[in-house]
Amino acid sequence: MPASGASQSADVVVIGMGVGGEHVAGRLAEAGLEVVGIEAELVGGECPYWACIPSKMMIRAGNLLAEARRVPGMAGRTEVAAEFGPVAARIRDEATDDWDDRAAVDRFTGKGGRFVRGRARLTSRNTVEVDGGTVTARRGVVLATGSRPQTPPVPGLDDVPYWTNRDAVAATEAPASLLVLGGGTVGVELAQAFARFGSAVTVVEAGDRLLSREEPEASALVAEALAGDGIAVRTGARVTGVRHEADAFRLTLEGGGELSGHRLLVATGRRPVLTGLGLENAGLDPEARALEVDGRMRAADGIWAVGDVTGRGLFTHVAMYQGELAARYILGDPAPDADYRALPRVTFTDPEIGSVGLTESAAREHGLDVRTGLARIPASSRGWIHKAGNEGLIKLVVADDTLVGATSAGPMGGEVLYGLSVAVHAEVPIPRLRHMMFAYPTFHRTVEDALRDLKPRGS
Ligand SMILES: Cc1cc2nc3c(=O)[nH]c(=O)nc-3n(C[C@H](O)[C@H](O)[C@H](O)COP(=O)(O)OP(=O)(O)OC[C@H]3O[C@@H](n4cnc5c(N)ncnc54)[C@H](O)[C@@H]3O)c2cc1C
Ligand SMILES: NC(=O)c1ccc[n+]([C@@H]2O[C@H](COP(=O)([O-])OP(=O)(O)OC[C@H]3O[C@@H](n4cnc5c(N)ncnc54)[C@H](O)[C@@H]3O)[C@@H](O)[C@H]2O)c1
Repeated sequence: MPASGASQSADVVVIGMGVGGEHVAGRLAEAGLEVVGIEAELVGGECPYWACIPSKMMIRAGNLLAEARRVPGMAGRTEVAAEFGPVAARIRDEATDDWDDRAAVDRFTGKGGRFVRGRARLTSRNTVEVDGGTVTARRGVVLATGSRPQTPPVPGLDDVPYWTNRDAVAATEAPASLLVLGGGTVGVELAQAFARFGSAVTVVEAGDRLLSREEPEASALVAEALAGDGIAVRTGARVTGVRHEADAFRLTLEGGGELSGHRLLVATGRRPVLTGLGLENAGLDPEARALEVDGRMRAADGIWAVGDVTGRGLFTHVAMYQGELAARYILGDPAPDADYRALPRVTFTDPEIGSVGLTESAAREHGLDVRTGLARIPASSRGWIHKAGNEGLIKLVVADDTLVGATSAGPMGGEVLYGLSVAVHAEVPIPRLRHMMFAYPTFHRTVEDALRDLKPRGS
């Protein structure tokens, strides 16, 4: 690595080495290009250190406790004594290496990449300033700066030591009580995980339901599941003020009433990171909500963007998919344009909420002539056998006799989603799906019941 202040050049400069940037940079370096990868914090970004992986470790542990609590009445007796220590240790030692990215940096440099730690900024379309030096990009620059938590303008919030996802996954113990502001993906996943370790959790959601981007039937299922874990859910709740006193957070609600908790997790959405990047020096709009890209991930001539910064989905699999496409275009290896029709999403609550493509209401907003079919997991043979913890459903959204969207909620709902994702992606006609065999007795066999429930055309 050149010394601070030095000038250097490379084929490609990647700004932001989260999952998206790391993927492009690694692929290009492996292909023999000279690549400079620049990261202000940790190579790997949010997902391995503060998001997907540690949160899923907490969820896995919480689900083990929930399964153990389901033993009575099904298989004998259990005594469950939840301990958060092993989860915190696993996150520190196995997931994050105590928030040390040496292995990730070595992985990149091992592929031939040059790594610079620092906060980069474009000074023109092909020059990047970092750590007092300049890097000139011969082929192009990839922007992969991710997203950061978006906090709502609630009076007092800026003055209190609230948690974001970063503090939540780095916790060494489950708080006695936890207020969660926001009932989206982050809110419901972490609320359930902490509740299973004994925290008294309240979720405060401004909208009229949890997981508002999912089907209403899925929102209802999650609300019931959280209630089953003893979580208080307040939907349609507006917080008008926050205070922190005597080691407790207090939220004032519109219309009266107050909620208090030892910790406050703010999970009210994320925003692409565009400020301070010098976008104006490259002819791009620094005030935009997200970086607009074409199907080949180009934001401008010689500038590509991938991951959360593009505002498309905010998922690791989207960042990697876009990263792969950007790498192929940069390498001159033709690939189809990005296709988001079959974008899959999984909220890792218990039951898991998997979904792909359009929801019923989104399909109607697109002007499609929509038919739906719905079947419940407990009514299926496998659901009935499974018994405790069998809540779930399959919902199909069909237009023009093709599946355009689906929800698979239930035990392993995210895994069951796979077949439905293939059907949306490959535009499998409904008569062909109906002619398929579904193994007995599986959870995915409920897809057949949902196909049977599809309303006839024009009804
Ligand atoms: C709690 C939580 C759980 C999640 N769970 C899942 C999940 O289960 N599955 C899933 O698919 N997604 C999940 N996500 C979303 C996932 O984490 C993101 O979609 C993913 O991390 C996006 O990757 P990225 O590379 O675009 O951005 P990031 O991971 O945010 O990486 C961007 C990087 O750019 C760096 N950077 C920014 N500006 C500069 C600069 N000027 N110079 C140098 N470096 C810079 C940052 O330091 C950062 O490391 C979760 C998110 C959260 C918050
Ligand atoms: N399993 C996964 O794949 C996974 C897990 C976590 C996060 N993510 C990604 O991270 C993104 C961000 O997650 P998130 O949960 O922070 O955002 P989100 O957009 O999913 O949900 C935010 C919620 O906060 C609510 N809200 C906003 N302002 C509020 C206020 N003042 N008071 C009360 N509620 C308020 C919104 O109505 C919304 O329901 C997700 O969109 C997702 O793409 C993915």
